[in-house]
Amino acid sequence: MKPLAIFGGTFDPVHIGHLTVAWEASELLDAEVRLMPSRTPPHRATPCASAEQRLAGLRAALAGQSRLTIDDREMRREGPSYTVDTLRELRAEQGDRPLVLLLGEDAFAGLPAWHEWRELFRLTHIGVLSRPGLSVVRSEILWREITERRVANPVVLSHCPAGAIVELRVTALEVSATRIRELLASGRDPRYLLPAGLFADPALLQPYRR
Ligand SMILES: Nc1ncnc2c1ncn2[C@@H]1O[C@H](COP(=O)(O)OP(=O)(O)OP(=O)(O)O)[C@@H](O)[C@H]1O
Ligand SMILES: O=C(O)c1ccc[n+]([C@@H]2O[C@H](COP(=O)([O-])O)[C@@H](O)[C@H]2O)c1
Repeated sequence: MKPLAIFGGTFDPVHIGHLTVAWEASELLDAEVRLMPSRTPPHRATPCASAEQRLAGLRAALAGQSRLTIDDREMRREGPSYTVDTLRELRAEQGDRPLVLLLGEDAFAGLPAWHEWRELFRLTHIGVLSRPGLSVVRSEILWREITERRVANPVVLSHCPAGAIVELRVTALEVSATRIRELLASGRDPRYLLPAGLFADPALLQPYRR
């Protein structure tokens, strides 16, 4: 069965780094990929744009293609958007279908601080997306999980529902939403760091302009 891969994020705003790595992950894993905006992302300050504005940005960014879709379930849930809750829902819906949680290297390094983090391995595989420009330190506790669970070939993930970690070598793009917010706030125009759809409606970038 084709795996279902989930790429969660704050998407404040969505940028070409997100879209490129999500697209390449769908190719490398031969998976359906859903982008999942987080209403209340745990472990970070309140986003600059509202949840609805960030979701509207994602919709505009993904218009005109059908490989990447949006799963908006976290938008409809109150309280912190814990990934373990989302994966429990998905597991109940999807039965034994392989699930893959896609995380950039930086997000993966923070995993041991996540809510019920060990439970995640029972519910899903993890695909770690290479990301340049950030100094990422993996704790010993995380290395232990990696050593036990690492598989080299992404195709192996389609043979069982959960529990493996695979590193996905995707095109390195040193783009972050932080940098884009800085550029917009200082009156610059990061035209080619953002998907064209975000320029179609001036309201989509308004939250970031000063
Ligand atoms: N350029 C990139 N390459 C690989 N992964 C990325 C890239 N940008 C974001 N990600 C991953 O996308 C997911 C969602 O990230 P998020 O929405 O926080 O974007 P961000 O650019 O890291 O934002 P911010 O700068 O506000 O922290 C995370 O797993 C993150 O590691
Ligand atoms: O469940 C958690 O405890 C948890 C802690 C930190 C981050 N996450 C999720 O990780 C994804 C990336 O987070 P962020 O902050 O880099 O956008 C996003 O889907 C968050 O909801 C989840």
